[in-house]
Amino acid sequence: MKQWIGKSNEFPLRTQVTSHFKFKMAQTPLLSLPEFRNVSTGSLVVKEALNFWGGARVQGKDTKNSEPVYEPATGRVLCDLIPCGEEEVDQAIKSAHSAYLKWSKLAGIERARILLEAARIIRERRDQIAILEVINNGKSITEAKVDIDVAWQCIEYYAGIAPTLAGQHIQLPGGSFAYTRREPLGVCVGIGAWNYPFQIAAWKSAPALACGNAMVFKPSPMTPVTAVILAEIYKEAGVPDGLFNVVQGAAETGSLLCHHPMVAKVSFTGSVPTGKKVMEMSAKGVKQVTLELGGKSPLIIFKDCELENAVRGALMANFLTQGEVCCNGTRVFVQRDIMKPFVEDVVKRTKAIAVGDPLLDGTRMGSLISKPHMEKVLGFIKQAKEQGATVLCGGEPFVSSDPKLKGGYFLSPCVLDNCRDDMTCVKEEIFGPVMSILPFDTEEEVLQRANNTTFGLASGVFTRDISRAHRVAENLQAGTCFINNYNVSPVEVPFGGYKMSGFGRENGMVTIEYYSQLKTVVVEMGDVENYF
Ligand SMILES: NC(=O)C1=CN([C@@H]2O[C@H](COP(=O)(O)OP(=O)(O)OC[C@H]3O[C@@H](n4cnc5c(N)ncnc54)[C@H](O)[C@@H]3O)[C@@H](O)[C@H]2O)C=CC1
Ligand SMILES: C[N+](C)(C)CCCC(=O)O
Repeated sequence: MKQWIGKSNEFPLRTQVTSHFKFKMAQTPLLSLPEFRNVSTGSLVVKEALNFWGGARVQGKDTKNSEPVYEPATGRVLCDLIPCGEEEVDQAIKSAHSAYLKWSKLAGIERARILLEAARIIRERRDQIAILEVINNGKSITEAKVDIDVAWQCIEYYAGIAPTLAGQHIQLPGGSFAYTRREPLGVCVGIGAWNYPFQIAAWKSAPALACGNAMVFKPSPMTPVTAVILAEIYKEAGVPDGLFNVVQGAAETGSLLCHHPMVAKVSFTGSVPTGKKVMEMSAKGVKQVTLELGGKSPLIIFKDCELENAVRGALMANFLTQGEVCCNGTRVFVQRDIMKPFVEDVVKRTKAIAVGDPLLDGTRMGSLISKPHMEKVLGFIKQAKEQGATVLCGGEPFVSSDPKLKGGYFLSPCVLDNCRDDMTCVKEEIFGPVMSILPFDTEEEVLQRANNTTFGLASGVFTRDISRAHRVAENLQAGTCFINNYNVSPVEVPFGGYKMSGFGRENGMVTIEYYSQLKTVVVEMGDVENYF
């Protein structure tokens, strides 16, 4: 199957509209998901336009600057990325602004109804979207299905919050009073990374739209394919044309978005250096910013832990999405007394991870995002060895016996022992399947070492001692601490960083604060007191 095929009218619309709601509902499904019965790794070519504004896909104009996008599992060209220039970015933002003027006037319950419909459609088409995500990103289908589930859950969650958004009433002397209105910000920009392409688009758009904003989203140029599917689903669910738009491109397009005067807020996921630039650019226009940046998170395993769960937790902390996860617990501190059994079990289980064709159900680890990224990860492993670390397993290019995967960017998951805090592999974010194991003796010592980093995205602790668990959680300088688990992130709980891992939060109730503003209305019931 080499072409996109439009879908038949398989999913009837269920959204009921109230009399207040005047937008035209889409009558035909717009989702151009391919027929997936025969799709296998190495067989899809995406030819459709990948931008979306004004309620439709828009073909990029600047074809002379187009770049190939690769299918990571095969190294084959999947599609062309045509970056949006100034005029196109401007069109997308203006389209968002006109939709914002209508959408922001709806009651929360009306927005909720449409968002719930979007969540329902995603749930229904989860498997197809997941396949597309796998083909573009390289992660295993098992994980991609979870990612898409998290995406619709996020939209469902914020749909639930939309009708509850409200201000406060404050009594003042003499019968006067004030009230606050929780209002949207306007046009918000989302800039995404390549590791969770669809999920990041949902994490940013769901709270934005629930609060009454519009969004222009720019996916990573390496994973341009699924954000536009989300745009089509929102449209099909009934949002006004222009409410959620997608512009493709890299740094230049991203910078046009950050500088645009009609943009009120930028929510960014990616690396620290780019995050700083986004903040600088946004500062020029006094735009609000949420930064979800990288990490080098500690996972602390005490000798009184339930060992098997701690080992499972360490694998979850390191090997999801080929290790390309910002909150991964890549510094695994193990209390010296249990080092031997821990290492034995971790290595045994790591060796058993099935690497290969990411679309096969039995595969647990797919391919890294790109060849240069794979080489960068291999460079970290080489340097670790030079600095004295021991490779206990993996850390080499994985060559599949399947000929179609020969050009893929596979790496066997790697466990490094004999690590020290001053090694590069322990200090820097590798963003690959590489776990560094570090021994420790006391709680005090490990806390000091765990916090000795400029990052602060996440952390974890395994122990059966309840007091210790909460004491360690209190003292770790990170936006999240997992106790006796790792990398679970239900949409109901806030996610975000301390220190150089960023600020602002995604998910949870608190994110409403980052996509809305309070207006105070002061009402005088008496005479004006005049000083003049
Ligand atoms: N926190 C996280 O989840 C992620 C962290 N990273 C880290 O970043 C490293 C590099 O990955 P990249 O994809 O190159 O990350 P990046 O930070 O360069 O890119 C992230 C997003 O920002 C956009 N962008 C780049 N330059 C920009 C600019 N000047 N203005 C506005 N937008 C801009 C990119 O096109 C992309 O959409 C990874 O190796 C990893 O360490 C990468 C992906 C996700
Ligand atoms: C889904 N989760 C928690 C494993 C990772 C999400 C953060 C990221 O974008 O890397």
